[in-house]
Amino acid sequence: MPASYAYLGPEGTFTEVALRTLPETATRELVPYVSVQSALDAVRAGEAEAAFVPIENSVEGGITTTLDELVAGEPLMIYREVLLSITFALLVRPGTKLTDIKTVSAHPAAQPQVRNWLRAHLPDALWESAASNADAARLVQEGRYDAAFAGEFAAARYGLEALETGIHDAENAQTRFVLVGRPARPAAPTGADKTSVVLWQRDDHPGALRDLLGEFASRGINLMLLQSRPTGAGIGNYCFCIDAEGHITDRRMAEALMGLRRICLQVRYLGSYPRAEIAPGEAGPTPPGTSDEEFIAAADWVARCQDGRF
Ligand SMILES: O=C(O)C(=O)Cc1ccccc1
Repeated sequence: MPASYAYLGPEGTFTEVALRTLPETATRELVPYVSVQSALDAVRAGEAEAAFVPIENSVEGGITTTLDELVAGEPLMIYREVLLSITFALLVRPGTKLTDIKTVSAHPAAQPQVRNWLRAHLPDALWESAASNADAARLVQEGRYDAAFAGEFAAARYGLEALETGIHDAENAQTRFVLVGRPARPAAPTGADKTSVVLWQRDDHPGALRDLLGEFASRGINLMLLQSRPTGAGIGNYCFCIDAEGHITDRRMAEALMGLRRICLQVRYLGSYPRAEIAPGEAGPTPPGTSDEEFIAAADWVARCQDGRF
């Protein structure tokens, strides 16, 4: 049996479309799961080699179910990311007219991308969240809801027709997906990488978040995502999910992570992996004083001072 990749299903999700852009899927069995949680649990249980799930969209930010799964439970690691531009189709059973639609369904992350369209065209329709956009389409086929927002490509799979296509409140809306596996050595640096971590503060004090961010800033590291998630320990208790530009084998990133490890209650390393929106090696120069060579020369100088050889 080939190694399998679990993904947020059922068949016909944007997640599946994004996953199929990875060349290695040609030699993997792709297995749909009903939720992000169940796909990730399949990896934790060793049933699947990796899971592919949505993690962020450019309209509303982090997909909280995915972030919360990565923050808690048995540690997992991100190995790849894929960006997909998204527009929605309104899928209905054949013959349904706009005036027939009383209920609409989609994944919660779809709502902010179709809200204005709904207000303009179906202001009285009741929104029902589904486990995924394709699941909403499946539920329309079953007669549970009148319409689903999903990819146009899902229509044929569920015997539906697209009453409207190209629905998107925000131009160029993109969703980011990640391939997640059990912890292992991260892929080698490509010269355009990203590192993901979760940080828990040691204590609450003025400037606590600034102190955490300062570990990146002082080493010239750009941040690409900062999302706070409640720890569950009461109002005001948050951990921080951070994506930072660079690879853990870059000296500045390794030093920043060491700094964070010293000042945080806990740091969860979620991986270093190639950036999807930029070609390998194209990340551009690092700010002055933050290259590997400069870190190595500085460490060497301190060693010489310690030795009395400066
Ligand atoms: O992959 C899907 O179809 C999903 O349901 C997740 C999702 C939700 C909103 C935008 C892109 C992907």
